Amino acid sequence: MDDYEYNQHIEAIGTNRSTDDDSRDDDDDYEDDDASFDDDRYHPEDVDDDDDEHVDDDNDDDEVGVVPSSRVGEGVGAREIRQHLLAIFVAIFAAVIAHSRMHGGFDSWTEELARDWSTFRRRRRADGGGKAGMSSTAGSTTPSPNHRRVERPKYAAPSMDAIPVERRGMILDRALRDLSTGGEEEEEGDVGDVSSIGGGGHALARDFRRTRGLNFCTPPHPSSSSSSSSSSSSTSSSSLSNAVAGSRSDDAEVENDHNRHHLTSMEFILPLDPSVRVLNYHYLADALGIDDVSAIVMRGEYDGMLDEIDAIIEEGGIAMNDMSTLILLEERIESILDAHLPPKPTSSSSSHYPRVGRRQHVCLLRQYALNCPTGRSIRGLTMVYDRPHVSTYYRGRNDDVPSYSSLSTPSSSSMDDALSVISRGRVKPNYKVSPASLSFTGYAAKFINLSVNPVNLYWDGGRVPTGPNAGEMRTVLVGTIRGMGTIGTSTFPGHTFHVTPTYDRDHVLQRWTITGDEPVLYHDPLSDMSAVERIRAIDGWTRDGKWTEVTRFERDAWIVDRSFGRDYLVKTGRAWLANFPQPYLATTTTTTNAEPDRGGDDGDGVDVPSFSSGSGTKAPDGHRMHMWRADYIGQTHDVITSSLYYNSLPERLERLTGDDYHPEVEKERLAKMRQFQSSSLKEKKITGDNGDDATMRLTLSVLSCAPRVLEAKKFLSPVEVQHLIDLASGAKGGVIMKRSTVSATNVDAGDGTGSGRKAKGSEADVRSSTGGWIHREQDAIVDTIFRRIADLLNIDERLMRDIVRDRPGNDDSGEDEWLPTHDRIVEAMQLLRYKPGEEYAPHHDFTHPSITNRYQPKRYATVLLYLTGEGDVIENGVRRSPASLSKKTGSVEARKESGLQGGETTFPRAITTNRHDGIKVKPQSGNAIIFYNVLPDGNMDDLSQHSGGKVDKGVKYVANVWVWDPIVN
Ligand SMILES: O=C(O)CCC(=O)C(=O)O
Ligand SMILES: [Fe+2]
Repeated sequence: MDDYEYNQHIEAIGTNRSTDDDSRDDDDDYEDDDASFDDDRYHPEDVDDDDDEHVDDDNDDDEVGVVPSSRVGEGVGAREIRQHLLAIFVAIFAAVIAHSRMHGGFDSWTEELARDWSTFRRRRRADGGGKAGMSSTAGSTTPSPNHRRVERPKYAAPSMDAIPVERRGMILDRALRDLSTGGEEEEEGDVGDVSSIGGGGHALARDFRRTRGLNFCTPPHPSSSSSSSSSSSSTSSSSLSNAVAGSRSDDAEVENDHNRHHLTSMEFILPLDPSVRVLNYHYLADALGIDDVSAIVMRGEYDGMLDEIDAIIEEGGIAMNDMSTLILLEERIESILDAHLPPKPTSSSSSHYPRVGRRQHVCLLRQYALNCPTGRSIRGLTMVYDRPHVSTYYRGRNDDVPSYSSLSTPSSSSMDDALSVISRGRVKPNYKVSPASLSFTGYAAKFINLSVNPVNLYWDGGRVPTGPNAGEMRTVLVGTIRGMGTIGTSTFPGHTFHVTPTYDRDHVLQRWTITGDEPVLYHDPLSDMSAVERIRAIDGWTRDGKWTEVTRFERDAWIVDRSFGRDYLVKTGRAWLANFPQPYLATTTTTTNAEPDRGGDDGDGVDVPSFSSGSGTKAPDGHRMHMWRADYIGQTHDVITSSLYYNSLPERLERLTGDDYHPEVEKERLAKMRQFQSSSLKEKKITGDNGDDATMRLTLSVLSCAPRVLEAKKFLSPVEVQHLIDLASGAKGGVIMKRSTVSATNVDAGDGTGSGRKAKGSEADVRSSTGGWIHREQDAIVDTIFRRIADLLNIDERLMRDIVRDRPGNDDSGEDEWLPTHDRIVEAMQLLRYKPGEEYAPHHDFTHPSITNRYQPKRYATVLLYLTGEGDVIENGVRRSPASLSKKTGSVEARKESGLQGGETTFPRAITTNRHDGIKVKPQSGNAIIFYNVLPDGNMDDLSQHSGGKVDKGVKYVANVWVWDPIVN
């Protein structure tokens, strides 16, 4: 009996029983939660928790009621079935072992899940779902995809040796080129041409493709390859790319780009099935320009395509071991693609696909065709971030001498530290130093629900730290995770979490004790089941209408993601917290300003931004936003901005509307506002004739390399600071401050927004400040601050506002109309007020997008503006610095004492050679810091964890600005 027949049997068993246990509607509480991403964040780690409470895991229940495996098959024919099962399991087990020896890239768990899909596919075909020739009778002579595992032609697995040497070089060359260009060769003016933002929407965002940067044009089984992903060599470039590196002159630039971002190639191995299915959908989504991959899944493009490839294999006419037939195979794959895809791209979003994207798609399918009969895996290459060693964090420009000039104005404690470490001569670039051990042990955990049913995730809690219930244990709802969804939270080793059905608080489905090794946790009701139980469970889901093409795809996608995550972990030592596939930061920044960096020039002279306001020449970095380099502490970057300081207030400040952003109106407004602005804090307003063109320079200094934290002093003028405080305190109305609530931001709503349900805003003591939101359109001053922030991040400010579009049906008018959209990549500014005793304990700002979203939107950067600083006091709503107060009474020092104390922003996991408690940034009025929540390879940066320290005295005002990549939609 082959496994097809076996499945028929299983199906027969499966359909005989009911799985109603699960059929009641448990989605009730899904709808009524607020689905906007915003300030509701839950961070359970913050509640003091020194208990070791460990709840036994034995309590796990399967979500889907199934017959325990020991009882399966009792009754008529049971023995026969059991024998078959046994034989098949032995065979499969042997195959899995053999395979995992061969490939070793993923474990049997993944294999099993991959088999689930094969089973499903075969069953669906048996139900008449497949398009290719089908026979419902096992052993039929009719060629059928169902039989390919038994009736396939014998191929010799193509090895590199079989490929002529010249041809080999070509393949490798092409592989490297594809990889280097992020899977596509750019057309001139095509990428980063933000001038198209006006009428065309966010062209950049639309071009963002998850398959970018993946390379499947590798020899399917390069026998000579020694670069398995498990090799932990720090000469991280794989032999594949090294083999041809430098062979082309234009590669050198790309190579340089990769070096700049510390990107290195990584080979990964994925289970053939479901990865080809999942990736095929992604390529289709790219080709068709569809945002959410699940829309493609529903179109059912995939099955037909792979069936056609199956049919080619079935024909047996292709001898895979010679080059000409390989080319023939590719041609057939091309024609299949032609048949399924529109002949010409229908939108600008698909403009890249016909080029390298399509090439990669063909290579992927070729690997599928070649490996279907003989193997179970496919190979790919991508780039990953290779974090430089801590010994490189203390240095000057490309030489061994520490750059004192770059540290000439240290003031925050971290800068002092860096300076003192260097000046004591303890640390030299080539000196073997190791990172200081950290007293903080928290990190980001990600929970993935591989069930079709939503579950509630609870933290088992700690003791209530203060208040009337102090000392009591409590359980805290982190949030609801939709079926096949995900949620993230910060946590500590030893903490325990559990999930329950949404309708039954007391029914614990699974419980985890957190360890540092496994930050990504899966709730998979199928994982401990036998094959029979699984099929029954899935039958139950199907009957309930919950096991759809989309849920199936999502589950597969998580399985592929997990497999990739293992290779990533081995290669980089970091947990994979993003969703595979995930484009990485590629290509150099397009800049128009050739001003050199000052002081800590990073050596390449290209990291100099131009100001973008108005002219729109600045391009984000490839398809991802720009990230400043942070090679060493004290490194500086110059930022030129035309968004000058407001040194006095206009009499009237009005809310801006869409019309105010119309280019002409905007120009007029900006010119009018010049009379209140200056490039210096000393002068009240700009002087001279060329006020319109005036710019000013801000300096960003690196405070921390890992995570990347940079500081800009005097980012805001005192007038602007006071304006924001007025807004925050309600003195000017418009902003309603309320007690900050927290919940998991990191929730995947399943609608591709990355903004799903969360625990209902609980007034947790983890975040005790008061907050309010202030939109860019609040007034001209706030608008200016947003523009300055865009310059600070080196991104186009127009990405931060509503875009202009033709009003539908208004095409003939030739008039652009402003339409509100959700496309902007920035959230409203969040103002926070902390009073004594208030704090915000360590957390991450990043979010977890839906697995199906082609854009993977996330908060890539945080800009934190300090409104009050150390020693500042608020008198009748007015900020006063110790210096200004000391003019009236007492010394500055004495004055400091009575003002704001504490409230440092801390990055407790910053890698340094000397600090056990991370890097601390003292609030200083007008200063800003930026930090990146993601790494250049698109993964979340777990080290970006940070806290707002407890305020000991006085009032701390800060403002958060979160910027998304690539879009907020
Ligand atoms: O208050 C601070 O220093 C940090 C605030 C913060 O991290 C946040 O609101 O997300
Ligand atoms: Fe934060």
